[in-house]
Amino acid sequence: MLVGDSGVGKTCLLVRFKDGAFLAGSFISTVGIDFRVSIWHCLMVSCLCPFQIWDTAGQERFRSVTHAYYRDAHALLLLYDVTNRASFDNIQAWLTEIHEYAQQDVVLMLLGNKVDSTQDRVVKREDGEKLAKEYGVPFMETSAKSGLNVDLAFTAIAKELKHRSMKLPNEPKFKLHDYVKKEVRGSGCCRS
Ligand SMILES: Nc1nc2c(ncn2[C@@H]2O[C@H](COP(=O)(O)OP(=O)(O)OP(=O)(O)O)[C@@H](O)[C@H]2O)c(=O)[nH]1
Repeated sequence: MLVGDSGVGKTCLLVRFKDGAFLAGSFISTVGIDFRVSIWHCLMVSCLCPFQIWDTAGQERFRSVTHAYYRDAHALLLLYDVTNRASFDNIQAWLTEIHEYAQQDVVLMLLGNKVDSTQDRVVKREDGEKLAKEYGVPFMETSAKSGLNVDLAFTAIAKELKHRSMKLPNEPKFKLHDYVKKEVRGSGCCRS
């Protein structure tokens, strides 16, 4: 499930991942909850694993709708917008909600989106890293516009969920915190 303030780029991140495209132009806010990707068969984790990816509305007025879905989520991608300080400052409030409504062992990842907007950036990478460290969550910076680290973020989550579900005693433990270090840093150029 994708969560975070309205306008941080949740829908665009999902569309970039699913269709390899960027939704440029006017911003249409998600209403309530959206099944934009119903089933994703992830081949990148060496098996056909079906995943449902849910897009949620960031607007406050839909919060009670999204709360109802938290407890069924196995993983949450929590986004802020690096060009919007308030969206970063609200991360603590989002984490409080997550602790209140989500499963205790939910897989959580913090993403700082829109890193392509270098001129407008107001949240430094170090600020994101510091906050993520404080809460013990893996962290990456992404761009739905350029595609930077988008596949990596979803694959990391898929690998973690697959590892948890298989519970193979002899398989080396998948380390999500280490995997996200594959992240490409910088604004990145557009994916073909
Ligand atoms: N430059 C840039 N703009 C982005 C990026 N991701 C999203 N946007 C823009 O940000 C605006 C909001 O994007 P959405 O994906 O609709 O935001 P959302 O988080 O789904 O918003 P809600 O549905 O209201 O919760 C749109 O105008 C997008 O074009 C990005 O990575 N870079």
